Amino acid sequence: MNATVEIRALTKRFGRNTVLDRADLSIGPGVTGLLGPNGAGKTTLLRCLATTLAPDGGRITALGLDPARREQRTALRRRLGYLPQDPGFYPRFTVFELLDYVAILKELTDRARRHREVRRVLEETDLAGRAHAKVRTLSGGMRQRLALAQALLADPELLVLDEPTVGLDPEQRMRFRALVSRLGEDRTVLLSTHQTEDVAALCDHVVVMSGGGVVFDGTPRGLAGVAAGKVWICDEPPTGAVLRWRTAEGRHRVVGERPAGAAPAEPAIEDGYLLLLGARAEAVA
Ligand SMILES: Nc1ncnc2c1ncn2[C@@H]1O[C@H](COP(=O)(O)OP(=O)(O)OP(=O)(O)O)[C@@H](O)[C@H]1O
Repeated sequence: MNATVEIRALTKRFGRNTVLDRADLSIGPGVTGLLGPNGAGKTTLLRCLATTLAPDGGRITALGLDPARREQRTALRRRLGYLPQDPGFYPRFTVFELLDYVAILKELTDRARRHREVRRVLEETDLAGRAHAKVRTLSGGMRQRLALAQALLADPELLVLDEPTVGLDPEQRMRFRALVSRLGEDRTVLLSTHQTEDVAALCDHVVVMSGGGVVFDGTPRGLAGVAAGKVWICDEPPTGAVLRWRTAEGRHRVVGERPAGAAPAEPAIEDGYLLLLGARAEAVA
């Protein structure tokens, strides 16, 4: 793989809590999905890559640059777009003013060119009709689109997106997937998500983190394959199954040992993920 991001033995501690524990990761062009339970260290890793947090140990190389060195860190910031988990926008700005402000920070100094770029990202994120609305009046999903819009300013080569699909309605989620797929054709996108459907729809590479380290690194098909031969469908709820939930058809999907009378099912990414993490869950879909 032609890696645009190389992360080696990345370590970060908050007090006595080791949040990243010698994490290793290589990412090439295309869309990489980062999955992992709450507290796995995904946001911390993305913040280190986006240069908003300095690691305690290890090394990052992104677009051939070393963010531990000040001049290279600045060069990297010029070429990356970051959608943080909590963007904390100024609520009294309008959508246009906020994007214009971020564009100024991104060194788009020519006013006409900058405004064209703001209008471009407004169109891309379906926010053109809200350009003059105050940020505080936006719904959660619109704010999330605004967060994506500011990350797209200046057409970055590397996009770091922390849970970008949170709060999006189904239609916007589809539009988001189409946009990110297109962006991934000629650049590197790393996004964290809790939605295995996002990974299935978008990613050619998937990484699972747990306990501050990488526990899976491969393709979505490979992650589904972790559950090969361990996914079953049955009509009655089995007793004592480790992982089971009800399908939209009202049947029962089981991951683990075969319950009596169950038929084998094709494994999905979610099955592999749950099995990998050894999660004990009983969810009703
Ligand atoms: N600034 C901070 N100070 C102290 N602890 C922190 C800080 N940021 C993160 N942590 C801790 O680091 C751990 C990993 O957090 P992180 O946000 O990276 O996980 P995550 O995988 O993104 O989780 P989630 O899926 O819930 O967003 C958590 O235990 C969190 O409480």
